[in-house]
Order: sequence, then structure tokens, then C-alpha cells
Amino acid sequence: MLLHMHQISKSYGPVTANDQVSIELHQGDILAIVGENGAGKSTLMKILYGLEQPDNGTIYLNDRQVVFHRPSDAMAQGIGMVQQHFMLFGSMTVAENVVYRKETRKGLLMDHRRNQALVKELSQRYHLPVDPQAVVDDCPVGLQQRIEILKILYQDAHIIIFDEPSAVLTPLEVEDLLKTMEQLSRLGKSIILITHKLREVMAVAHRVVVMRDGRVISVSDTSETSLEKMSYEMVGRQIPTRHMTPPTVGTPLLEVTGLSLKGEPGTITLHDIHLQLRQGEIVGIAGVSGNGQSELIRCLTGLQAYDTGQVMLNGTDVTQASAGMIREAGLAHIPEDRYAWGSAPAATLAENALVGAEGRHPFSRSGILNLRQVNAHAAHLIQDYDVKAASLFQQMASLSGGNAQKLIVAREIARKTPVLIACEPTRGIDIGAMEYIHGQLIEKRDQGDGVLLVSSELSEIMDLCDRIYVMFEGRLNGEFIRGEVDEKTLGLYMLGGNRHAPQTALG
Ligand SMILES: Nc1ncnc2c1ncn2[C@@H]1O[C@H](COP(=O)(O)OP(=O)(O)OP(=O)(O)O)[C@@H](O)[C@H]1O
Repeated sequence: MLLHMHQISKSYGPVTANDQVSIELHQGDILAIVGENGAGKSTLMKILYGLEQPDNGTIYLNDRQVVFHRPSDAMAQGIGMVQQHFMLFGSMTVAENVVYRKETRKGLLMDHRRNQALVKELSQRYHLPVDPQAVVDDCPVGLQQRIEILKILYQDAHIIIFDEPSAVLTPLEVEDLLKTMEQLSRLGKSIILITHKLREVMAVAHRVVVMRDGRVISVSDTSETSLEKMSYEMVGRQIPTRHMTPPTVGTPLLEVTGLSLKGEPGTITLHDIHLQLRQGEIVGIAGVSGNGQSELIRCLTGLQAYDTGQVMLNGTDVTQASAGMIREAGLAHIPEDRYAWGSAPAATLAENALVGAEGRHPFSRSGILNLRQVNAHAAHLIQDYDVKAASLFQQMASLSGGNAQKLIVAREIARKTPVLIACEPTRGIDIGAMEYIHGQLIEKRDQGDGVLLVSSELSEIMDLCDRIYVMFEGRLNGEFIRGEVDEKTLGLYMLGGNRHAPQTALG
């Protein structure tokens, strides 16, 4: 057996993140590990990659016991990890990035011709096409991930851990990634895939480990399990199918007229955006990420000035207003990056749950915080959204990724504003929590508020939105009513409608 993690246990204070977890990996395996947020998947991988030490348990590689004190120990034994946040030097070339780690030690980094030839050979051997001379910052996200994979292969990894690799990819890039994994497996590499996307598990993995509460619940061949069985094992209950009642729409809550933004070099330009969100509806902005959605949301939330256009929010003109003024006028915002904008990682859960409401009744009087109310509010959100946490006073950074996301979503929905802008609200979230969050968004809509949902997950857009705008290259490229459009048509518009769509998108 190539890898055997045997009875691994790890606790953080009162939290048992891994409880006697055992997994086995053979050469050429694609092993998926799934489980709800906080189940202990990342902890197990951090232990395998030398980022954390287990309290108990043993790792065997080729039947020999190994101990990893740091990632370089794991890498030296052929274990590599493709992290969610890429570790690349943006201003350097693809070739320099791929060879950097190994060659700086030997002083060979400056031999550009040799490096390019090496990377070319490597990319051909593994069928991972790249231009060795391209600058990383000019490469789309999917290609940057491919560079990360090549970097790991260049260091002779034979076990590759993918940590939620598709979260940042477009649908076509996901297809490429799945093919890449299959190729690597055929060429004898072994893969561990951590993901919440059960369809990808079924498409690519040979075996799947389900974890819950730090323990292994089941290990199955994917040919012998199903989406329903996996999700039941993950969350311990059946996930109901949701039926939405037709919307009862009222007056406009958010009206954007003629908004244009001439971007900095390297960013998207927004062209004459017109959109409307009314009471009682969920309106989606579908699109492949990187087509101007982030820029538009930054303009609407006061984080970015624009060149022309008017924005009305709940009857107030908030054109070019500050973020604080816009929030006051009735906007809540779940940002797409939970750490950069959504939370303060070093602050406590109670503090993070309060952000934006600190000056309000009942949390504050004459500038003094009522800590009892603040803590009760946080405890309430944590319970309602099932945030897996040990204490109100632990740091936000110590929550698992999905649980941090749940707390941000909870905080913004709890503000009960007339308008909520929700950007990728369920990224990194398990299916049980996703179902709950979708329910909360629908409830908000049914109460007569408006939700603007920005999502690169087509299924999320199709399931939730009463109306859908498609964004492509900085323009709103189409508008559809629920039920009058299918995924294929939306997908086509996401690639530029019938103007630019490549043939592959049609099939
Ligand atoms: N450094 C830490 N300090 C305290 N608790 C931690 C720390 N790291 C992880 N935990 C806790 O350990 C548990 C397992 O977390 P882990 O990140 O392994 O879950 P996960 O399955 O990867 O979740 P997700 O799907 O949300 O990424 C969680 O309850 C988490 O809060």
C-alpha cells in the first residue's frame, strides 16, 4: 500500500477534529474525502502535509513509518498539495514558477532556456499544456491551477492532495481539471480530493471516504454508492427538494441606470449597466467569474467609484455614496471573499457576528457595548446556522472554512435590510448548510425583501432566481425569467451569447 494514515487523532482544545481516522491510498487511486463543514477533512490533510502534528496515530508510506514536521518533509517524500489560494509569483513566468522551489537551492533559476525546456517537457509528459514564457498574472485561474500542479510534479510528487480545487474554476475549467486528475491517475500518480461537489466525486473518484464529526463514517467504491447515499451519510438526514412559490413582486428596491466603469489596466470595464431588483424577488447575476461581477458589486456596495450612472437604493439616491452610507440606506452584503472583506480573522466569533451593528440598539448605548446582548446575538446566529464552534470567544481564523462562511451569511441576513447582495454565498459550504442558506434567502424574498444573488454555480442560479441577468465581458448580456430558460441557453450567454460562443460550449 502506498499510503496508510492509521488511527490519526487531533484535538484543538475541546474540539476533536480527527478521532482515530484511518485512510488507505494505492498507486493510481483517486480517493475523495467528503463531509460536512468542520468534519475534519482539512485537519487530516494538514497532518499529511506536515502543517499540523497528530496527537496520536501513525502515517505509513510504502509500509514505512514517516513523521512530517513541516511541509518540506512531506514534499521530500513525494507528497504535494494544490491549495485553494495559489502560491505563485504573479510577475514571474510560468517556467520560473514551476522550477523556483527546487532550483533556487541549486542556483539554476537564471538559466531561462534550460528552465523553459524542462517545463515544456514536463507539460508534454503529463498532457498539461502551458506556455512556459507566459507571465503568471496574465494567465486565467484555471491555468494558474495547472501551473501549481506542474510545480508539484516538478518536485517529483507521487501523491497529490487537491483541496476544494473546483471552487474557483469556471465550468469548462472544472471539466479540464477532472480530465487532468484522470490522466495523472493513469500515469501512476495518486490523488486525494477534498470537495463538497458530490457530482465531481462521482465523475472522477474511485473511492470515497465520508467523514462526520472527526470520524470516518464510510469508505465506498464510487461505483457502489450514490449522491443520495453520500449526502445522507454526510449530514445524517435526507436533503429535501425545495419548491418555490411564484414571487409576489412589489416596488423597486435597487435600481441601477447606465453604470459604467473604465477599469484600471488588467481589470474589467463595465459598460452601461441597467438592472432592477424589486421587493419579493431573488434576482441572479450569472456569469463565468471574472466577467465584471466583482467590479459591479464593488461599485454597488461603495467600495469602488464609477465613471457614470445612478444607483437608487430603497428610495435613496446612493450614487457614489460611501460603503457606510449605503449600508445605512438598507443594504447587507455577503462578499465573495470571506477573509479579505467578510470577516476579521484575528477577532472573535462574537465580534465578527456584530460587525455592522455595533452602533445599534440593543448592542450599544451611548457608545458603550452591551456585551450580554452582543454575545447573545452571536450565540443565536451560531445555533441557527449550525456553525461548528467551540466558543464565542475563539478566533474567526480557527473556524473551518465553511463554518466561517456560515457565520458571515448569518450576520448579513440577520441585519434584515430591504436589500441583500449575496456573492457566492454557498462557496465551500456542505450540502446540508447550503440547503439551509437557500431556505433563508427564499424566506427573505417571501418577506418582501430583495436578494441580488451573484453566483458562478449555474444550478444555484437556476434553483433560486426569479429573474436572471447574465454578465459577460462587463455587460449584462441577457435577462431571463425563471422557468423560461434552460441551463444550456444560460451557459451559452455566459460565453457571449451567439456572438462569441465556441462550438464546444454548445455540445
Ligand atoms: N487551529 C484551530 N484551532 C481551533 N480549532 C480548529 C483549528 N483548526 C480546525 N479547528 C476545528 O477543527 C474542526 C475540523 O476543522 P476542519 O477545518 O478540519 O474541517 P473541514 O472538514 O475541513 O471543514 P470545511 O468543509 O468547512 O473546510 C472544526 O470544528 C474547526 O473549528
